[in-house]
Amino acid sequence: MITYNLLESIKLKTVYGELPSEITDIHVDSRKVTEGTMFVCTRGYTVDGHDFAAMAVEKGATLIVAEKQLDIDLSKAALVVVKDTFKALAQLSNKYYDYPSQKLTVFGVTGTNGKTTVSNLIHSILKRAGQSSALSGTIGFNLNGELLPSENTTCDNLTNQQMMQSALDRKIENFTLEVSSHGLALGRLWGIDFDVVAFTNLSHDHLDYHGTMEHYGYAKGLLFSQLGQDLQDPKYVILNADDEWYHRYSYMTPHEVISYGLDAHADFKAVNIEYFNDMTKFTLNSPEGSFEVEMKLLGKFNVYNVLTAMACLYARGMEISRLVEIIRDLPPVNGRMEKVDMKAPLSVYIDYAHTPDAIENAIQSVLPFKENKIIFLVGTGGNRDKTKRPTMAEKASLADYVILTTDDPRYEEYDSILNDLEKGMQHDKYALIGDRAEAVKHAIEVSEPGDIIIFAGKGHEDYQIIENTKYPHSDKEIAAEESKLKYGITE
Ligand SMILES: CC(=O)N[C@H]1[C@@H](OP(=O)(O)OP(=O)(O)OC[C@H]2O[C@@H](n3ccc(=O)[nH]c3=O)[C@H](O)[C@@H]2O)O[C@H](CO)[C@@H](O)[C@@H]1O[C@H](C)C(=O)N[C@@H](C)C(=O)N[C@H](CCC(=O)O)C(=O)O
Ligand SMILES: Nc1ncnc2c1ncn2[C@@H]1O[C@H](COP(=O)(O)OP(=O)(O)OP(=O)(O)O)[C@@H](O)[C@H]1O
Repeated sequence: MITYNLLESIKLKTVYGELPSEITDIHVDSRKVTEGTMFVCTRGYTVDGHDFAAMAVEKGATLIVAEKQLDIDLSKAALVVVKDTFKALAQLSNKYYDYPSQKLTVFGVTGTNGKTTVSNLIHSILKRAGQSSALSGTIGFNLNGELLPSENTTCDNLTNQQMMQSALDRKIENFTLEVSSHGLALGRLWGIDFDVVAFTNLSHDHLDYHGTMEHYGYAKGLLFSQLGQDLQDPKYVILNADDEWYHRYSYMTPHEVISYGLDAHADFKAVNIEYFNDMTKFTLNSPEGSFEVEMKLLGKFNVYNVLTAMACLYARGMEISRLVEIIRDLPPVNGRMEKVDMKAPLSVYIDYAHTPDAIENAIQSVLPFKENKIIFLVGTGGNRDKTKRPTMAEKASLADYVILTTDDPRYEEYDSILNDLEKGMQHDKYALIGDRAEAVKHAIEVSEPGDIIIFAGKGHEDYQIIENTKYPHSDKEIAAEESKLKYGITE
């Protein structure tokens, strides 16, 4: 691309050295830089991209964008100094890829819990309705079935633009993004022209980063306030009428709000809900009348998630009767209250609950069909929000027997994690086992026929991060092996 045209999008800038006439790509990671490209220096938490500018020049970058003057070889690369490289990156990457989000129908889903589930529901429904769809989130990128890994739930601005362009290259029409509060606070979504944005709920998480619930809530609100004022371009905001942030978020946007809920008055309202161990039924009162909905997803929280996805697709013109038909056959989302068959006389679920609210919801979702004990295994990550740990255990105490363990301990000692969790326990029927594999085995060992076991916290993940290394780990596989031994399963 012609460098002059690209840089036009930034007004205040100081140029050192001679600008190359063209650049062939944009990078933010010096390790990926190739000949004739632009390198934008962004500040991280652990490292600062500015420290890698010289390396980028060595690797062939001919244009460096930075927030300060740098000691680089100006005979090899020009330096452009701007006020804020995150904003510059948003401008440059959007312009470089020619604003791909404007050519796609873009859905964004934010909230403490339910982003992955709702995004996957939107994606799966679109696919079953015969449309092409891409998805970006915790589980990675899914470009109409082609899977690519991702580092974050919401990736950096450049990666987002690149993925949207890749979607367009594959003739994909729809793109759904899971939008994290970190992503919003760090401008990873700047320039993305969303068509429909949805909010699931707000509860305690990530306070290590946001400090207070107010700050956390306002970071999420950026998704709605940044939809813009252009009412010629209709956009829709899907909000949870039962959540206390509903009114504040409604107020942040001039665009039409479509509400959903179970308790408050809402456009999409579920009533007469019936819970079973392998399905859920409810009556949907909607703008197109009442419908009987059956789904394979379990629990009250998944009723919310399905309502959210329905409202998003209704906003883009899908008929509700068609949505009801498609939802009947959809499988549960990988690792989200996923019932797994251990061939043992147990009901075993794998879930991703790692916030107090999600833990409460996961346990409540099995209470309606409880016959014997509920065994709940829960862990939490090391070196992350520690304030939520006691409340996680407090909510886990709803189960008859609790096993407190770790998710990704990272650099934190088992005892440090377990001690924080233990403070919240409300009864004494629990075990503390730092090694997650041993904890999973213990859950099977203490089980009896008729018990329900929920393995929470790892969901779809097939690894554990210990220090900075990912080791293979599967709750499902360890539990299956242990069940064979305990219950004498031969096949
Ligand atoms: C704490 C945090 O947010 N860290 C994020 C941050 O990493 P970092 O601060 O270590 O710094 P860095 O980005 O590696 O380095 C800064 C710059 O130097 C560059 N660099 C670095 C090294 C090098 O050799 N050369 C080089 O050029 C990097 O490309 C980058 O541009 O920037 C990276 C690139 O964007 C992110 O992948 C990384 O997310 C880490 C993995 C992370 O765990 N983030 C969490 C807190 C997060 O963002 N979570 C949210 C929410 C998830 C949820 O809802 O549960 C998410 O959206 O994932
Ligand atoms: N709408 C909801 N309300 C409350 N809890 C929920 C909801 N949806 C899912 N959960 C719980 O949260 C867990 C994580 O769900 P999901 O992965 O969909 O959320 P998420 O917002 O994407 O989380 P993360 O960003 O951490 O991946 C589920 O396994 C379930 O226990």
